[in-house]
Amino acid sequence: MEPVVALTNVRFAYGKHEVLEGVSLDVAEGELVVLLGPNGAGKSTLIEQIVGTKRPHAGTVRVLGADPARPDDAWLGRIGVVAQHSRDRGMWNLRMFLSWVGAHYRALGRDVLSPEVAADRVGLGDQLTQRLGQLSGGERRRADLAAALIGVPDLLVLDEPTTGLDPVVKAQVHDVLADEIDRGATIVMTSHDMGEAQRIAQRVVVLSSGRILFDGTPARLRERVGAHAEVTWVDQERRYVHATADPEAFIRSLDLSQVRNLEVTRPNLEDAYIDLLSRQGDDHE
Ligand SMILES: Nc1ncnc2c1ncn2[C@@H]1O[C@H](COP(=O)(O)OP(=O)(O)OP(=O)(O)O)[C@@H](O)[C@H]1O
Repeated sequence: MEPVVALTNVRFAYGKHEVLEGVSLDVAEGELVVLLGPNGAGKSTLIEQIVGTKRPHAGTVRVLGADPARPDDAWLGRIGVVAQHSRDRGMWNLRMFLSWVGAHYRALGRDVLSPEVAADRVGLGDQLTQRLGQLSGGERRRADLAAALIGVPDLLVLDEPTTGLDPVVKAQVHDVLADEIDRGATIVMTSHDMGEAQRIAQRVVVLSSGRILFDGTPARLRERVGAHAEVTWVDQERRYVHATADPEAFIRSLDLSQVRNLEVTRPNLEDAYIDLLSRQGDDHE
């Protein structure tokens, strides 16, 4: 089956500034891919290639079987987008905004969610009469996500959809994204939140200086780190720390009748990500 997103050797520059230096990436139907990378790595530029608002200077981009820079109506109806920055329509209330977006999708031949249902899904069901300009930053972000969901798209392309959300709301948005995957959608999103990537990504792609440094599961990225697990414990009021590649074996060697507050801390995705970027240049995947 053709991938939903297929980038082959994509290059893009702003003037002389090369931002994408030969990026190849396939995303299969039903995948949730989180694009990670430092500020300025080229993530948003890559997202713009996928949605067709920027065209590659070299290489090819195919999305949902077509060139996103030459979309037809059916194609436009199949994609839902959250851009990095919200378009300002401050005087509109949320219901007007979602009705307007819904009307666009309907005109493209889609069955659409009502503004009530879309707002409800992102926890803004009580805010339909609120002006966009009066929503908080996190609420405005969720309004954009509601708009992306309204046409029940096959592909969601989300640039930092959870930036600025509090942890509880963020977890609710993760549930929404999981529901979207369950109904068969494909999701490509960017994030700076390693906990989020760890929780929801089937696959993480780390972009740095316009190249892909890593492409694989979060578990695989964690395994890359040579760093050991840390075992800490208290024995006769003294606290001990021991770094080991095999914490289970080490714990078996302790006299557990004497040990209190035993904890094992394994390297997390953030450790692995920082390690990957710090070794950039001498250890590409
Ligand atoms: N319109 C533009 N004109 C010139 N340079 C640009 C433009 N947009 C982005 N850039 C530059 O391209 C590079 C990549 O930007 P991009 O927004 O794709 O990065 P990003 O990975 O999304 O970063 P962030 O995590 O900060 O959002 C940056 O160096 C940025 O300054």
